Amino acid sequence: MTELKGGALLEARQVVVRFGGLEAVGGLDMAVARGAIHGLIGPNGAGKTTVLNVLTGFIRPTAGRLVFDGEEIGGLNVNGFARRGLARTFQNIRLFGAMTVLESVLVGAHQRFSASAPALIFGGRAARTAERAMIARAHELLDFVGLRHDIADRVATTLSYGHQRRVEIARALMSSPKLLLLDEPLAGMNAVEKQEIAELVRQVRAQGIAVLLIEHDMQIVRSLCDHLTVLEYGKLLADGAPERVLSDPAVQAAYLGRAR
Ligand SMILES: Nc1ncnc2c1ncn2[C@@H]1O[C@H](COP(=O)(O)OP(=O)(O)OP(=O)(O)O)[C@@H](O)[C@H]1O
Repeated sequence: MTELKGGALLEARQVVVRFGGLEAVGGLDMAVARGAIHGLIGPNGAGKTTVLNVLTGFIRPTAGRLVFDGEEIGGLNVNGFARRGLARTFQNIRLFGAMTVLESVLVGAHQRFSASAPALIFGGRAARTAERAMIARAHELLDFVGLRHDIADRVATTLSYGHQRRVEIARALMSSPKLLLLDEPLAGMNAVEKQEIAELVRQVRAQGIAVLLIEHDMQIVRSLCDHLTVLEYGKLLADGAPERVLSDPAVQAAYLGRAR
């Protein structure tokens, strides 16, 4: 593993994931630096989504350790990961059918800061003040991800695909994460939308939030990422600065004949 400039925010050590007889991740060491945009790349089936699932607590690894912000987090459940400051989006957008855009974003806050049950039941002034602050924050985030306020009351699943992605990113940001993990955020987008989302990711980094993203478009990866980790067959193939990694003959060979 190469030395990280900003110091490691998240470290995975010797992570193994087995699905029955298949070893999807085989002894992976990787680290995400504070404040960095980190690309996780590799051919189809290399284990990228599995790694992202491990790093967000959705899959418990068969073996290995996870250290986030100096703390061992491997034993926590998904909510524990969210409370520590890890938030994610999914390869296939997951917005709930009947929820409005605003409600969908607010879900992100509840994943991390659930108000105490008595406060919610008795609806105290503190709970109402907290709720108003959350709604104001959700509107701010809709603005931040480039969505107009007048769509806040629309049912989220009726929006265009690109806009639904932005809602998902706003929802993840609503939990005030230290690390945002995006599984193929540019999938299914045209060139203009890709550039817009790439710019949004840069703005997220500018807020001091590190980003780990899975992406297949090498032009975008090259221009967007500060650091790359390449997987092949669940193992680390290369790791380091994008220019160096992408010119590595082993990385080029891994992609040859397997382009999407
Ligand atoms: N829940 C599961 N049960 C069994 N096998 C799985 C499961 N999830 C993933 N796999 C297998 O693990 C391997 C890694 O899959 P993964 O989805 O992590 O790869 P990926 O690099 O994200 O691929 P892609 O680029 O196609 O999304 C594949 O062989 C896949 O079939």
